[in-house]
Amino acid sequence: MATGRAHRPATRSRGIPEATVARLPLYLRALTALSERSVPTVSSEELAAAAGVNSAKLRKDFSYLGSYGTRGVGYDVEYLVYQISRELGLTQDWPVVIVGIGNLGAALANYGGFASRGFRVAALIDADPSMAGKPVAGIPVQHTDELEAIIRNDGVSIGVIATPAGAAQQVCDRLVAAGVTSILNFAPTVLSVPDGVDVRKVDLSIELQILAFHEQRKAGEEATSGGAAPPPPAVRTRPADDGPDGEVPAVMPA
Ligand SMILES: NC(=O)c1ccc[n+]([C@@H]2O[C@H](COP(=O)([O-])OP(=O)(O)OC[C@H]3O[C@@H](n4cnc5c(N)ncnc54)[C@H](O)[C@@H]3O)[C@@H](O)[C@H]2O)c1
Repeated sequence: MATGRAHRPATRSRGIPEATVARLPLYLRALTALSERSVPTVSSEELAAAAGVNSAKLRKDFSYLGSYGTRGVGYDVEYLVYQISRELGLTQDWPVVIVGIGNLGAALANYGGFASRGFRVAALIDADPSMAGKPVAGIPVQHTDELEAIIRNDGVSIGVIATPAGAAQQVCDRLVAAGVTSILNFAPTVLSVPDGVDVRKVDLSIELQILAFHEQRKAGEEATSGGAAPPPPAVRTRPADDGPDGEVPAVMPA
């Protein structure tokens, strides 16, 4: 095992703050890049910069994992990759179904990043009978009539909804009734789910609206400064722990 780490025994049951959980994928992405370059250790400052997170926050986050690094050496890259992957549940295979195989569903099915992160696309499901059997990303599309059987047979716990908004709640209800307990919703609608079911919502148009707000504010600042001086850097005021550092997550709780 590589040197250069000091860690407490993992206490898997402790509560890790949601904001820390939201930053773990950012650390993992940065660490994976280091691992691919065979970098053995990394300082908290280097890793924080690579992940776009404040280094004090990173150290605090890692303390929840029981990982403290070694003074003068830093963190063991491979061990942290393992530790964060384990914490996120990525050391096991997660079969995922995608429902609604139109433009977006097909693009998601073709995205190679899921498999490399432990998410196996178990099935593609669509209500359009003419799509049944047609391969998308090498997987034949199955009709919604088979949704319940697919979920039970494959032990699927994560469902991705990429249907039109009007169909999303009904699809969600069927997924949940069949045993799905986590939903990633791309449809622009708010889903109701029973306790114990987690929903994350992705809405790129909301992200664009937030950027539009900042663009408008920057333009206003430029106008009031008469264009003579460059505008001051935008200061984002937000609670310290409401999401990954320095960015509003594109995936948000429903
Ligand atoms: N979150 C985002 O950032 C984002 C970006 C783009 C699109 N979207 C949303 O994603 C959804 C899909 O967009 P698209 O461009 O792929 O649409 P699309 O019309 O190309 O595809 C929708 C697919 O859903 C299928 N469908 C309809 N009802 C269904 C049902 N009850 N069960 C299963 N499948 C059903 C249709 O047959 C079709 O194949 C829309 O709600 C859209 O608004 C979200």
